[in-house]
Amino acid sequence: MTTFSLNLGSVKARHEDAVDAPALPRSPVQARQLSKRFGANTILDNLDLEIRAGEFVALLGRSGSGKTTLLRALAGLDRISSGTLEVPQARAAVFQEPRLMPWKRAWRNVTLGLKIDHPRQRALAALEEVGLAHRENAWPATLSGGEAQRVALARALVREPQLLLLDEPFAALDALTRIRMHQLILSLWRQHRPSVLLVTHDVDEAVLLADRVLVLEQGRIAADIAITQQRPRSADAPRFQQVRAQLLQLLGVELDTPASAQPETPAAPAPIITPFNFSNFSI
Ligand SMILES: Nc1ncnc2c1ncn2[C@@H]1O[C@H](COP(=O)(O)OP(=O)(O)OP(=O)(O)O)[C@@H](O)[C@H]1O
Repeated sequence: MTTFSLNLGSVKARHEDAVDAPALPRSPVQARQLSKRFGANTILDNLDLEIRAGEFVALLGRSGSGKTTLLRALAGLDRISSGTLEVPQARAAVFQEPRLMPWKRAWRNVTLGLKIDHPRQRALAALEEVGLAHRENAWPATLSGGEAQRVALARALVREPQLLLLDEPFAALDALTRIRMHQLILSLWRQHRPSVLLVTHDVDEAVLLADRVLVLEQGRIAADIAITQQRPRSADAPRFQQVRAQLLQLLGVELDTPASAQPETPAAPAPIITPFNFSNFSI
């Protein structure tokens, strides 16, 4: 049997016996029949999820559908009620708010809680990756929202995560900063290749960034859409808009058709969209 373990870009193979056929690497994130209940409320209901090594997955869902609950379970912040969950040890999370300690300078926030050699150099290297080496000694209160979020990203990077969990990390940023953060996150992902789970409300963000977009509904993954369009992606591309419209429909958002585009003759009945039909759908 051949087994692989991935450690940030370096794949180590261990051959236990001589077999010619290559084995597929085991997905680092595997949830089977995962349930999470809060009292009598079942939020995640026998959910199955797999995220492959180096895969960028976005998770959409209506408000209250359980996205953060799932992310917190993957982060090890909350216990699951039942089922099985496999996640890499090396994982890190970035949330909507940067959660920096105000009494620690930027670089100390980056290595907070880590017992490593040369913490300052390590922090500086991570800050450099997010373009903030010059702010290593800054107090959090003096950072802009985007800078604070980049420090939070550096704090995640310094942990060399195999799984990077992002819970709406761009939601509180202005539109321009958000675009820059999208570029930054893609470039860091390309360089380090962690598996990523990005929770977002923003359908465009999901389709722009991810390899696969999942929709969470009634405690389960109701749609799983592969996005094969090459990056950088354009939101103007017809295929992008097609997937965007489908995702919005799955999320219960009705798009108004412009009056000029309304057909004069009665339209054919709209196709019934069954979420599971989207499995392996790709643009
Ligand atoms: N610690 C908790 N105790 C009780 N109920 C909780 C707890 N955490 C979350 N919930 C409930 O679980 C449900 C899902 O919450 P969650 O935050 O995961 O949803 P979400 O999809 O991330 O929502 P949003 O998009 O609004 O952030 C909600 O009904 C919420 O009230």
